[in-house]
Amino acid sequence: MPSLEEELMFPSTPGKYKGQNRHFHRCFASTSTMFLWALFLIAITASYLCFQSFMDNNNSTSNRFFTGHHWEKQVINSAQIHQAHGMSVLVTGAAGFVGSHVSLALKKRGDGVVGLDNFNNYYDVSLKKARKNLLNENGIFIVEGDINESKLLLKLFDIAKFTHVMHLAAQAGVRYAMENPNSYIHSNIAGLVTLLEVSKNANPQPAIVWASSSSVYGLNEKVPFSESDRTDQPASLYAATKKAGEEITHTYNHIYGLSITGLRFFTVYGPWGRPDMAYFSFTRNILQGKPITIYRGKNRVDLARDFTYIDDVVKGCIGSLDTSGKSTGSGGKKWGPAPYRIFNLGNTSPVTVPMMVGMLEKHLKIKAKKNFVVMPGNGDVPFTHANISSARKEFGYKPNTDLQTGLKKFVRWYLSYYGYNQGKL
Ligand SMILES: O=C(O)[C@H]1O[C@H](OP(=O)(O)OP(=O)(O)OC[C@H]2O[C@@H](n3ccc(=O)[nH]c3=O)[C@H](O)[C@@H]2O)[C@H](O)[C@@H](O)[C@@H]1O
Repeated sequence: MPSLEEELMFPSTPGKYKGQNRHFHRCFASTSTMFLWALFLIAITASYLCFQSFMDNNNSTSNRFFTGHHWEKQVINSAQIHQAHGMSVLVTGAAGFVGSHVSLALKKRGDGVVGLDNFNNYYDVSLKKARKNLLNENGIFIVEGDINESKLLLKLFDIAKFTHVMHLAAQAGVRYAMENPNSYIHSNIAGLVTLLEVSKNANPQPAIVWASSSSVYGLNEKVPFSESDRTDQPASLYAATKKAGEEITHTYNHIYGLSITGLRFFTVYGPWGRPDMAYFSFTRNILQGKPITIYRGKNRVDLARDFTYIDDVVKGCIGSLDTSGKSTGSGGKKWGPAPYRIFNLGNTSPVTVPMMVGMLEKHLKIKAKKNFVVMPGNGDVPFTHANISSARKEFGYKPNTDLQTGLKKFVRWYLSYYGYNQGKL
């Protein structure tokens, strides 16, 4: 058996060091002293890091929720329903793009809304904070926390009897999944399960509406995409986690009677949008005079998306909440079948990426510097196109903003938020 020192000195290929054994013994005394010092330093650093993380966890826990009467009052007030037959909704991802818009729309019509968001730094946190401020000004309280924190979720369900959960917290972005795959598992799988576990135990159980994605259609070629089409060829880990979410929610519907509605969003865009998305980052680059990269498919075919304006998606989310039906379980048992639904929320008129850029150029009155490159193998799909007849039939979903109009509104917001010069930062 080699000693610990030997193992550490020759970790990978012992044979490589054969000739150096004598030298090693000569140096052993001084080396072993250095080694012991190194071990000592490592131990000290490790203890310090453990202590720090323990303190961080404790602090974040106490800061975020067990903060007493005032905190509970804020949650209760925010969850309060102010209209007849209204609902009380926990919106996860409330400081996100879709989450902030849906929260405001619900509050406006008198529903109770409590937001939850972990304010992660996937993109500019200051934009999330600005959305939070907007929600606060409108009487919506946002709790800072992660959907993986079951204690926090239990506490929230304990003090506010949510009738619905609008679950929009997720790790978004198709291509980022290659850089940080675990963040998708953390939020889109583990976080989802934590939320479902708490929801199924809540009394009463809430109905759940959550964000799936058009990306579940993966490499399908039949268009437009219908909910009954196959979804077993995801092109990215992101898509795979959304597909997994659809299966996971199905089991909670089947076993515990949770009412579930999955919404397949199609490239949602608009004011207060996500800076990681193409229309947003292109706008920034065009204003800064920087080049933009436009992906192209095989044989120089342009990529196309069924870009869907945020206000239309918000109407779809609210229509889904209104028609979600009740969960049928309690105490971990199901007392009857509960609704399980999946809807496309798209626009039904795909536009190519170069055409989208042309619209931005028009609204910004600046010509873009375009670099066309072959679409890298990074999870992208060549096109998306929604069939929305199910959502139309079920709750009258009817998108009415075309891309030209929607981008005009986005550009107006962008310039008012960042200013012409802010783009140069
Ligand atoms: O519909 C969906 O389900 C998904 O829509 C978007 O994903 P994506 O359609 O890829 O949106 P963008 O990242 O804004 O890309 C739009 C188009 O621009 C293209 N693109 C993107 C980035 C770039 O630098 N160049 C470029 O040509 C992409 O290939 C794509 O065709 C969102 O980012 C996902 O979170 C969402 O789930």
